Amino acid sequence: MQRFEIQGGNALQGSLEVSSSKNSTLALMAAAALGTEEVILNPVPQISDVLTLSELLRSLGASVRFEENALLINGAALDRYQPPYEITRKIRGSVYLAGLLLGRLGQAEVALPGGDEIGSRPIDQHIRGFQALGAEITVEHGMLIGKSRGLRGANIFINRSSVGATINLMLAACLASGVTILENPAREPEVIDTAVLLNRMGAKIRGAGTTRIRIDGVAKLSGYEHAPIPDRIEAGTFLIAAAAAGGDVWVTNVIPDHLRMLIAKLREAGAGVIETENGLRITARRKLRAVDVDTDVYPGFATDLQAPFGVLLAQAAGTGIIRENVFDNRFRYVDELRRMGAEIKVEHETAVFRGVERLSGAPVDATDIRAGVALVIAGLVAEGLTQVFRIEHIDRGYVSIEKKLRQLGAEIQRMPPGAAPVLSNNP
Ligand SMILES: CC(=O)N[C@H]1[C@@H](OP(=O)(O)OP(=O)(O)OC[C@H]2O[C@@H](n3ccc(=O)[nH]c3=O)[C@H](O)[C@@H]2O)O[C@H](CO)[C@@H](O)[C@@H]1O
Ligand SMILES: C=C(OP(=O)(O)O)C(=O)O
Repeated sequence: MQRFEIQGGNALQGSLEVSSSKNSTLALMAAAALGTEEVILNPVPQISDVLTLSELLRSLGASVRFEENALLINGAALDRYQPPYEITRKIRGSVYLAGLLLGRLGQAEVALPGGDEIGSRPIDQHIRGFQALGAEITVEHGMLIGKSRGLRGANIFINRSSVGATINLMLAACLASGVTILENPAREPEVIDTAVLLNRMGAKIRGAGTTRIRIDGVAKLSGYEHAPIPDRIEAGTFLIAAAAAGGDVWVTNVIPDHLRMLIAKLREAGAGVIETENGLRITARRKLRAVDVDTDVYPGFATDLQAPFGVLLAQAAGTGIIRENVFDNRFRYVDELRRMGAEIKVEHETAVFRGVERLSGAPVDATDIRAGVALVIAGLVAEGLTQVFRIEHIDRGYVSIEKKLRQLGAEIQRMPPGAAPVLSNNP
């Protein structure tokens, strides 16, 4: 198992470029394979989730290849509907194979998806939607099994705002006959990005990003070249890291509109955030104040930034509260932060952070992508050496995070399995 070693205490200075969005790219890859001509996604982040979904699309017969930072996908030869179980269950983005396969082949046998362990993650809204479109769906032996003799448009009310269900149903409905209306769809930027690509491929989707999406089915989808949106969660992670560690950082390739709630909270906590031509500049020169945060669907405070923000509160002046309203078990990083001296009480969906003077470095375990990156930030601000284990979780979503942080002056190294520490807690 690889690990990160981090010597805390350096303020962050300089600039760094955010990669394309992990969550958009995964949805766009499934959208691309729905067509019968080559689609180029450029640039894509070379993260393990993208490699895993590439392998899954190939297993279905699609052609998927990298050319530097571009990913070229052609779904013309896609003719299989049973992606390998063990690979499918590794990531969340594999859930889009169900929409892709039902839309293209009218048949899908797909393992229930995996992804971060952040609470129960049912897919009942996906299933209800596929059924409304005329598919017969059963769940057996850990698999979603779906069949249809041709999907047909339907009115679908999505009971719980879900990014995954909205995108999956858009994928399935593009090639269905007739009109599909999605009521109460998710409005996240990744939903809009997916609709933009699908429309460029010939789909007819209107209203993505609003409370009602209309999809007029078309007979086929063709090729296009598309640049996925920047990763708002990666951008937010670096902004929080700079705010927590102190310093002056310019984060480029960001759409500030995607981060309104975070920017407001960083300013409320005392950081300076300025919009520049191609990004955001953050300055934090003194200890930040504690603030309260409620996670919510977009444009609310993103649940994926909750754990990183928790680290900021763990060392802020005063007491801050986080209410996690999206997932039911997303405070698993708290135990690890306590090892580093944080004072946090968790009750149900609420965590109360009493800011301490300074965290102290310790060996800690990443339990998921964002918990992992939160511990990296904790290592940057803590006194002494922090070792973050199980960093394969972080690699699911961040491109060479250690290199980007080193560019800002952080002392962080990726260590091979079993390597002796090179940094130390003894001065
Ligand atoms: C690969 C990907 O894009 N992952 C993102 C996606 O996950 P994902 O698409 O899995 O998240 P959803 O938006 O679907 O989940 C939101 C909430 O709805 C619930 N729910 C969802 C579907 C369903 O059928 N039934 C149901 O009850 C979930 O348990 C959760 O409590 O959006 C989440 C919320 O912004 C992000 O944290 C993830 O990073
Ligand atoms: C929850 C996340 O990812 P996934 O849905 O892929 O598990 C995340 O990116 O924070």
